[in-house]
Amino acid sequence: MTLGLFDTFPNAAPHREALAPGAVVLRGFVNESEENDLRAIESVVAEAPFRRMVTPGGFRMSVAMTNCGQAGWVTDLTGYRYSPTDPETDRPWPRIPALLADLAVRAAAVAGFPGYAPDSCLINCYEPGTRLSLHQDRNERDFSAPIVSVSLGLPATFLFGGATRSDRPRRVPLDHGDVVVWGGPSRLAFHGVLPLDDGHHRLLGRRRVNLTFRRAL
Ligand SMILES: O=C(O)CCC(=O)C(=O)O
Ligand SMILES: [Fe+2]
Repeated sequence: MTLGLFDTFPNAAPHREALAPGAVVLRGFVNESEENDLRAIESVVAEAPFRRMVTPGGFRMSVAMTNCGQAGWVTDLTGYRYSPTDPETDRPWPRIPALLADLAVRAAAVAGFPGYAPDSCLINCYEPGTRLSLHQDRNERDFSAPIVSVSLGLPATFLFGGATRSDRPRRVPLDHGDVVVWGGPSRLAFHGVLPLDDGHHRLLGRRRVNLTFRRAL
């Protein structure tokens, strides 16, 4: 009898890659429910459409963003912050769809952060050529909860650095369905996304959509 690679490891858990202490990539974590996940995102975007916000320095971001949850991350000329309402409509952000919240809670638990209770989800939409420069997620009140980041659509190269901007970041290829969780000693790690390559994704077309769940309040 011959054994192929997969026969040898019949019960292999979804593939996980350690990035740094407290940081892990869960490969292919989003699977059978993906179509429903996408529908849940569409319902958020119907209420709170993607928009390109302006940085405090006066630059329009290339990545289009929206939010769901009790608070949404926003930027304008006055600074970065979490807002309970959508500045475009002055209405509360849509709720985090239960399906998506559940995905984030499960990913956090698998990554070693049980009891995760995100209250905010930033949704980023990248088109070919758009990038997100190195930054820390530090507008949240409490850094004890991790960031859970879900990649959908076109592949991207994620940059994952250290505690200072000058730490040389690792280049992490991310594909549709991969989830990155960073918390604990990595919670304030610098990270970013290289300019997106052109391509076509079977579900999302010429786009990458990323969800970052946070405990903001
Ligand atoms: O798109 C990504 O993979 C990362 C997004 C991110 O870091 C952010 O929105 O703060
Ligand atoms: Fe970030």
